[in-house]
Amino acid sequence: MTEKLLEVKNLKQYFNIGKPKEVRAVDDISFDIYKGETLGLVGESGCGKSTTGRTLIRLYNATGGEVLYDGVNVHGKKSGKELKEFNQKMQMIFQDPYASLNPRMKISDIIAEGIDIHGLAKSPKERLEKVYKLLETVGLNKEHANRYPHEFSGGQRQRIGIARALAVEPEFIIADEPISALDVSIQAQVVNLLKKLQKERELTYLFIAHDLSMVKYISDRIGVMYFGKLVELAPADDLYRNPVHPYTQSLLSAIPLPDPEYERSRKRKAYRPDIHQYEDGEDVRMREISPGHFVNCSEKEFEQYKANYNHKK
Ligand SMILES: Nc1ncnc2c1ncn2[C@@H]1O[C@H](COP(=O)(O)OP(=O)(O)OP(=O)(O)O)[C@@H](O)[C@H]1O
Repeated sequence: MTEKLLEVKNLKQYFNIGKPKEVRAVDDISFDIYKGETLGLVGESGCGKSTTGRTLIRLYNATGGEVLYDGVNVHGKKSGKELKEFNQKMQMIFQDPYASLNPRMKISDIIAEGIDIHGLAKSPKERLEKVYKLLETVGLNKEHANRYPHEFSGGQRQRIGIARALAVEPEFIIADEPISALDVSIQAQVVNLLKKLQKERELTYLFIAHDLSMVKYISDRIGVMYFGKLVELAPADDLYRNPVHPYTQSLLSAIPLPDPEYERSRKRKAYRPDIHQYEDGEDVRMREISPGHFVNCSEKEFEQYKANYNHKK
């Protein structure tokens, strides 16, 4: 995994600019996504994860910065044809599959929407065959094609959402909290399905989650967001073994452990942003503590983090 699919450079997404309610939902973040990998993006509700995803996929025009997809500026001027191509390459799966599936449409028409828009079937027969195949791919069957969303369970609806995204044969999928609304027992099934599809179709994922429990099983690397900023970015294993930023440590301490003995002794670590005490103009930025492991900090903090990091290793 060395080839970059996306390069996100100093991305900013502000809302209500200049008004009292201005929100800096995404505030100058940079990262890359490599072809075929899953980048997890975690952080508490409101930290800007969804806005990041939506800006990458052009649902919002960026306030600042740049997103390059295969070297092409996503937010740059494009012809209708180019825009359509982009829309086909990037797809999104949503948290609440019920809200994102039109209740009055049959499953076959929901799944085939993208096929129709992009003219991917030459006849109604081919269209239906594609729908059947997609239903099978996500673990459903062709009898489901004529039903409506309310006839399905949450897990099944999420499978339908996945089939709809796959219908246009995308390269990159943003999964925005795809399992948060599902029962824990179903969450693993959906994660496993996404992993299987990734392997078979060489997909690249941005997987958004609000905690660090499930994201571990799917992510190659994980980025942690806090208030519009990326505070840590690391290979998944390294992030779990050696979390550096105090906010990441706090998120990790919130994961319940299956072992009752450990669970009794688990201590939740609260994050206090005022511990940073940066001076005006202090150079606070992402610094690389070990290969591929970045933490947002000042030079002084970096020295402390490094001492601790090496000590733990
Ligand atoms: N269209 C919008 N207009 C104004 N403010 C917005 C808009 N969309 C998001 N925000 C604000 O931007 C911030 C980041 O929201 P965002 O939904 O990206 O966070 P999130 O981390 O994905 O949270 P959640 O997990 O709850 O979806 C929040 O303060 C939110 O209220």
